[in-house]
Amino acid sequence: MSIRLEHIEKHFGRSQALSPTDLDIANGELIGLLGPSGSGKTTLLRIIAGLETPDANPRTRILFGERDVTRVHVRDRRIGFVFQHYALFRHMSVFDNVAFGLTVLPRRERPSSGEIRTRVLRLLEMVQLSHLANRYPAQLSGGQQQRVSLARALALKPEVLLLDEPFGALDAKVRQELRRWLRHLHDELGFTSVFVTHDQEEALELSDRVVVMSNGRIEQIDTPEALYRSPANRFVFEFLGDVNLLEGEVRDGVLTCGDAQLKADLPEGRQELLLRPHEIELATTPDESSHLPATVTAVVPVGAEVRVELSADWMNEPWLASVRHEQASQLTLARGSRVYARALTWHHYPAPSASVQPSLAASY
Ligand SMILES: Nc1ncnc2c1ncn2[C@@H]1O[C@H](COP(=O)(O)OP(=O)(O)OP(=O)(O)O)[C@@H](O)[C@H]1O
Repeated sequence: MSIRLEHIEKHFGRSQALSPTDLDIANGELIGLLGPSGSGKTTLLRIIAGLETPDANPRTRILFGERDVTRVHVRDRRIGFVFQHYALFRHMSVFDNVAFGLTVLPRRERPSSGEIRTRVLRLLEMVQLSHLANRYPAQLSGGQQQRVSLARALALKPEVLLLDEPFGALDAKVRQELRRWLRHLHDELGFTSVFVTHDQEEALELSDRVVVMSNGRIEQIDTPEALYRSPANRFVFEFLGDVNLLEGEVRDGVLTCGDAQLKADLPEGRQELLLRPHEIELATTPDESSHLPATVTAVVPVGAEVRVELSADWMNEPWLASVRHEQASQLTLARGSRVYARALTWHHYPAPSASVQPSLAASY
């Protein structure tokens, strides 16, 4: 089921939660709505669901496939929901929770009890909870409860599955596992999914395309790879990962800040550069394009890499470099080590002004 949103705007009283927004979601896509708190993600999701009404405007339309559902009640939109807080019925077993939506269907749509049983058992098998069918929600872990929520949402064979921070209340390992679940079920059952998250990693890992939002606006819609490679503006760049800032005066193609210098072919005057932690190399000497002396303040091994925190008078905030383990041990990095950061690459976005559109921002 494809979804098309045209001119969706929403005010709560006088405050605007969503600027007029258009969005096209293809049949079978898994879309992540990503943005900081208050950026309008949940409002957009609730409008797709029919739980919230967009501002009245003749141009506003919500289409599910060819069907105009702008004024269709939530109950008739054929949507499955999963929310952050499991909202399972506490007095019902896992089996009955999953079966619930089917058992309350009007008689002529309701499958026979045999069919309901088969469908529920199949769903429990898919989320690998068959052995817990007779348990009650309070007897399950958070991750298991959320799997029951998923199975329950899928019982009615929705064409659209909407998830609001579905894994938000769970710990990192369980979140990781549930992401795989969701991706797997989504691909196997072929529905269209939209989920809300403020977790960049989750959005990038799970989505076919990510919709990045801020202040009630869509900043960029792209595949995770394209988003990370070519952020449309500085907001997206900063929101998608750790960033180190270097602010200084550019003269004759060199940016200077205290005793830091970096070759930068930019207009003369005050400029700010951004570098990701993996775009910095550490060395015992400067190189011809950068002179960025710093002191190591922390060395933290994280998985396949080592995160090194750096400080220097020329930095406003400490920098973070991620280096390979071999490099860290070659340089015998420890707190207090003196090193030179080398910029492998950097990014620059012109300061926003009325004359500069975000899409024109340059990234080198
Ligand atoms: N029912 C409401 N009444 C008044 N204002 C609301 C209501 N719901 C949302 N808002 C406001 O609309 C804006 C967008 O909220 P929304 O919940 O969509 O953001 P969000 O990106 O989902 O944030 P979070 O990640 O914190 O849930 C916020 O400024 C919020 O305070």
